[in-house]
Amino acid sequence: MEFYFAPMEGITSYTYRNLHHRFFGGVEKYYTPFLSPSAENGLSTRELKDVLPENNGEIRPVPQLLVNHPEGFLKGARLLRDLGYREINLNLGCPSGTVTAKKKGSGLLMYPEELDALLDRIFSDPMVTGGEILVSVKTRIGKNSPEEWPQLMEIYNQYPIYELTIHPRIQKDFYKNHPDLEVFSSALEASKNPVVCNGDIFTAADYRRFREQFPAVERIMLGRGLIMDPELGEKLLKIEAEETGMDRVCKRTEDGPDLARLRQFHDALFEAYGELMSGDRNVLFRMKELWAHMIVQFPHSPKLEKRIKKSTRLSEYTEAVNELFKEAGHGL
Ligand SMILES: Cc1cc2nc3c(=O)[nH]c(=O)nc-3n(C[C@H](O)[C@H](O)[C@H](O)COP(=O)(O)O)c2cc1C
Repeated sequence: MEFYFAPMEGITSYTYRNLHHRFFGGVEKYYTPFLSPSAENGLSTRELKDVLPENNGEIRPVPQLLVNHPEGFLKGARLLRDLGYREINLNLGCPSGTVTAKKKGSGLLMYPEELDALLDRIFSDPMVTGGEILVSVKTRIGKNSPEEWPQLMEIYNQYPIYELTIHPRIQKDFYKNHPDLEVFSSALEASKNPVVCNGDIFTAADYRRFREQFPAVERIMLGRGLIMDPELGEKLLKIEAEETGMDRVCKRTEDGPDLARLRQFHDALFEAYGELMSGDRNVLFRMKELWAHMIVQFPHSPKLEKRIKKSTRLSEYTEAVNELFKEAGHGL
């Protein structure tokens, strides 16, 4: 099994990816949050920063593009190819209203003919037919109804998609309800391209359940689960190693959260954001976004949670985090 780190706008920029890779193992590939290249100008300065090789250390992430026209995709892809990237991911899953209104992300799923035309143009470009870049796709199973899926599957099957990541929800779900495993099961059977599964694998127990149901799946993309528990990839690899007898490099193999390491990771992120961003507000905004997920690893403490959420100064924030770690048993 291979585990991929999902693209997460506002969280998994290069600073987060590099530090996750430094402190934790278990992740085969990292995806960048979506980049929206324009046909005229390519990537913005901020977007370029996220993919510049010098900012990505030893990781070569997979850049993800969010477009509704082939020119933007190809312009971005050329630029990324010249920076040394080989795989490029197309976002057909983003559920945000402002994105879907522009027929981007999962908004394009409602227009099968336009989607087909976009893929046709991308997959007939010499850069793709000549194998200079590999195009993967990340998709939801429909815009308004899972009944849209069979037609979408037919379209995807016409193209040599390097990997098809399926998040089996429709746009209207956002992150509510449950992944539709019936549709996922049919997709797994029907897809001519390799499938990556994505959605709601947050713990080792979720993984075991999923694997029992879908033993043929070889690749899983993890999003919120890895933000909640950055060790999740290692834990799942450990299950694999136990069950298959194959050992892969794990930076840590004992059970239970490694609070000391989580603290070091947190502090390194906090420091890096402090150096990169201007103003406490921006740093705190980033850190609070993380805590919205990471908090589940800590003993339930609504008071401390609130103090983190409400902090407006770095010192207030740090004090609350210190207490949270202390309550969890770190530093005692
Ligand atoms: C805060 C946040 C930001 C996200 N940003 C992106 C993104 O930039 N591109 C994308 O394809 N999906 C994005 N997603 C969706 C995730 O990649 C993933 O598909 C989703 O969280 C479901 O997987 P999970 O249940 O493992 O978290 C985002 C999700 C969240 C919660």
